[in-house]
Amino acid sequence: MNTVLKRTASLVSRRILTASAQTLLHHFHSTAAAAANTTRNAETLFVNRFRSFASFPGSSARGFHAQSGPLNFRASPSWKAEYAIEDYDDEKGGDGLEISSLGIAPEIVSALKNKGITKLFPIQRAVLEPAMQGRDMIGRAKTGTGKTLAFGIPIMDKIIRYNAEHGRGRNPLCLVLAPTRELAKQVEKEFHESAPNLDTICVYGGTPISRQMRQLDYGVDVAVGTPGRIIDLLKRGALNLTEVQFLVIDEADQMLQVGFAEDVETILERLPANRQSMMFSATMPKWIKSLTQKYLKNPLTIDLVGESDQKLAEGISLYSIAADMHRKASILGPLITEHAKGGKCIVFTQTKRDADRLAYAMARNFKCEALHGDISQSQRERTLSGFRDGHFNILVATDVAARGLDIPSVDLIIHYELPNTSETFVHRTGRTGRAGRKGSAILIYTQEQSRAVRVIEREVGCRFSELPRIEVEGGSTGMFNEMGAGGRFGLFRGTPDRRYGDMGSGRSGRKGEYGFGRPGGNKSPGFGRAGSQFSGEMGGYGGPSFSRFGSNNWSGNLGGPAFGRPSGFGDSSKSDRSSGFGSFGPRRTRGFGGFGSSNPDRFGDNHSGQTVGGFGSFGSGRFGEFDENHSNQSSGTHGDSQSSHFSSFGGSNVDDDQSTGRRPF
Ligand SMILES: Nc1ncnc2c1ncn2[C@@H]1O[C@H](COP(=O)(O)OP(=O)(O)OP(=O)(O)O)[C@@H](O)[C@H]1O
Repeated sequence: MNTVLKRTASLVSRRILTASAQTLLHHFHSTAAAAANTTRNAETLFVNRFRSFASFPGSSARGFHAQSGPLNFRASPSWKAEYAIEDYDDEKGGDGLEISSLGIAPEIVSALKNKGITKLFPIQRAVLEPAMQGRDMIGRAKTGTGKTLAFGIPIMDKIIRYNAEHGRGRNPLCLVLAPTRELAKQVEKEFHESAPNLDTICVYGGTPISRQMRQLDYGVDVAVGTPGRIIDLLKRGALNLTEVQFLVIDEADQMLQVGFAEDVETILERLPANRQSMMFSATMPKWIKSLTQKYLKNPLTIDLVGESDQKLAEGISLYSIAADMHRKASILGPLITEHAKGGKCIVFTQTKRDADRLAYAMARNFKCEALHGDISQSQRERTLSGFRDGHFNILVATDVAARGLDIPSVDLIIHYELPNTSETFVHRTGRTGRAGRKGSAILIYTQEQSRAVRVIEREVGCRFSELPRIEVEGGSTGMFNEMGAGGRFGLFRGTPDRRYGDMGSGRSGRKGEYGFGRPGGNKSPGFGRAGSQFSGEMGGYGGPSFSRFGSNNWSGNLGGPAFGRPSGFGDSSKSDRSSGFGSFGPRRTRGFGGFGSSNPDRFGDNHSGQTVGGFGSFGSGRFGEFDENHSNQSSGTHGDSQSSHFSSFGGSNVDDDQSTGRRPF
């Protein structure tokens, strides 16, 4: 009853405040100069508050100077690492930065304390001051190092203060875009747990939209979501982004890949020009640099990874093991037993079908479940929470689980199939060794894939320790004898399946649907993979047929977006971005004045400059599944959405609430 009363009262007050905000908007339009002054004063306060960081214990040895922020990280607008790695190292394991002494809203401090978080991690420390100053930024730090709170703390703090001064509003002040439902939920949870008094919502597909519409109507401070559902809600008029002051694009390099970027832009066109925009990821391929200029204004780059160093979180031991294609399944059991040591393990496959089959087969000997994009959302959530809670210890997943997911005590990652890019390798591997913990990752490869393994080493700056081959007698011993020997599942042998015939195996002895041949070949006609199916298995890892796609994948940064840009972006962006949200911008952020008009121009340049790699022709096929709301892209030109587009781009796809198209993982 109390809750109902509270909510009703809050709703009334929100609506009154929305009306007041509109009055304010008008007021600020007519008193722009005064508002600008107010803003300057307000922001000076923020800056001053954070200037006090300079006197934190441990920082006094390094004097503050004009070129560096109070946190002693060097800053420059260039793409090069701006925050020296040695600074990062200095802080690691050191005294850290006591959150309680930073002047952050007490409710955040105590909520974080309840989560056992009392000191800032290096990326949080690096981001805090410029974020509080309202800077746009690109933040890069290794997996599991706390990027979520790096952007979360300053945003939550600012919103709490804003609400305290102006009351709560109906429309979100912060929008966080994430590529998968699971990650969106996790980010929203982190916001909610860290600032319980803020109203947060997670919007994503596979769940009833009406509930989300009701919650939005009630009023929210922070909206986190996947692009498809956000666009859907925008179209229905249920989501109003005109008051957004903080935009975060999490896993930015994935979100800005070909096809996905179009949805991101569709959303960005609905945001006010005066906002603070931040992009985060553990991987920032070079192509993203030019893209960011379209979305960010004079961004600061905070890069705690660096170009030449090892790009994986420390504490992760890396192993590789050679295995014949048809023996891979049978060595999984010994590997898990030996290396997971009873802890949690994620086995990554390339396709949803493979995840299902492998999980099915492994379930005979292990507690194990599959996770991929064709599983119903409710089951996905049950599976993930079961894994989190330790009800089962082995998750066989597609790359839907590669990014962002923060699951405690994952001790072992197995790349059952090679990832398509070194970035995906970094993210998959980063599901272990989080927040300073230790972990292991094992890459299973075939002889034909040796070259791809070396490429990963080079691009990621790592070195695998080679494990001795595991000989499974006749391919039929060990944990997965049925799989290996083709007994029950007829793996990789027997009469070629009509769908997997190119693998010469894949046909289940008893159940056709459990044939385990690698999809591809005649399932993905037109992708030129058949030639190497027998030798390269993965249709692109070292096999000759990979030349069309593979070289791009493994050249890492060539994987630039083709950017089939929706027409009219520039114009609509221009009008949206100059559409006068000064009432919020000047008050709470600053320096966005030039964004609206200059952005579309820059966009043009970027657009043409980004069409590298000749990927344009794949855009529609690959991203069909992403566009629930864009039927023109849902053509599904690829015969096998589970594999072909990954081979071409290697990136993880963005998951979303697609009801018609196919999701990649
Ligand atoms: N200052 C802190 N002290 C202790 N734990 C923290 C701190 N900040 C974050 N964490 C914890 O560290 C874990 C990893 O954080 P987070 O998920 O934000 O990492 P990430 O850098 O976003 O990783 P990824 O690149 O994989 O998305 C989480 O469990 C989070 O609660």
